[in-house]
Amino acid sequence: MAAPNPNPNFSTIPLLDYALATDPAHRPAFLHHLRHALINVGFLYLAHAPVDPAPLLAHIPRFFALPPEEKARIAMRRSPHFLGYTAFGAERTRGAVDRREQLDFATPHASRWRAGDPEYYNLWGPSQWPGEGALPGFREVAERYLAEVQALGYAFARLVSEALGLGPEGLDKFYDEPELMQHRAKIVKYPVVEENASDDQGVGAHYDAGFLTFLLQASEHQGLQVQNLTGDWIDVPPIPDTFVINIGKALEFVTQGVARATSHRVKYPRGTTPRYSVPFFQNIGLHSVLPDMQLQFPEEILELAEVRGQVSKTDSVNFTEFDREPSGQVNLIGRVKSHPDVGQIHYPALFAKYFPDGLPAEAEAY
Ligand SMILES: O=C(O)CCC(=O)C(=O)O
Ligand SMILES: [Fe+2]
Repeated sequence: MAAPNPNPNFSTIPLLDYALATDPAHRPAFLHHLRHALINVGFLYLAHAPVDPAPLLAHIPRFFALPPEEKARIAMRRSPHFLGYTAFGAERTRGAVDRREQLDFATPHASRWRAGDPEYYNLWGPSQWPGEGALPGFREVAERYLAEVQALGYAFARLVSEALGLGPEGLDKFYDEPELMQHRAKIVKYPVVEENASDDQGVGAHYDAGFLTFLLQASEHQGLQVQNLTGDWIDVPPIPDTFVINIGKALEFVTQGVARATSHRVKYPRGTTPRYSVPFFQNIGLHSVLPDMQLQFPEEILELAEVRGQVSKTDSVNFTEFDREPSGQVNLIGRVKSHPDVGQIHYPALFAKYFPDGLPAEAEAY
């Protein structure tokens, strides 16, 4: 592993080896590199994670090749939980249509909401799956993948906590009991566009909402980019057998910016084959009200954040409500903004608040 760059701005993304974290002789060096990645970059590659993505990788093209009517049967519009299939062009980020097709799924749960509960309890509920006859084994493979990344997520959060000088359990208070947690993942297809297409937004510049995102770049395409400390866009090319891990807005908020949420986007793939990816979004407890849960850091960590300094303005503006709303509500607002057609059906009051002029013909979110 290369030594951390003494200059905190970055032009490449650090690569960490998970095998070192579990080896007592190398663990301090691993934590040292992790600290640098968390404070100065907000993104990292992780090699040798204990997750086998191969079965899921094999199913991804098969899912997207299903007949449109099979995918429409499990449309996200049918789900108050924002789980299910989103057709090409139906999602929005920062006022522009995202040119991708996707299936959102989550930790298996029954619907949680009961009369009188906060509306965001409704984020919990069953995922929608294609018929077993249409795509044998897919549900099992996707759920196993989710469970494996979920376990990695909890283990990795403890390393993050230790790297930030909080001890391994410093972030535990943000998670409810495992059976009261919901994490989300999706499989995404960015189809091929014509060489001369005018618009190249796969997904517009944004932050992720939760604590940590574990992204599997599931094809060989370059497309993901992150914004560095001076606001320049840096490529994050796929590296085989790695995850890309990034910090979400909730973790940035509770660390008062010591750990960075990094603005990122996906440029549309050129070429002859689609780009595939699988982001997994690790959430925190739905009730967490973050201003009441700020973390206190040792002096040496605060000094590192000071050396890094303030990050220049980025192109991303989403998830600004953590200063006043419980985490579940922040997530719900984000979902309504990026899937207004689903919000209009299931959350008419929130939809009216964020889309006072009705459903945007071509984008109005973020
Ligand atoms: O597809 C990717 O590589 C990243 C997608 C992403 O950033 C997201 O869905 O939040
Ligand atoms: Fe993202």
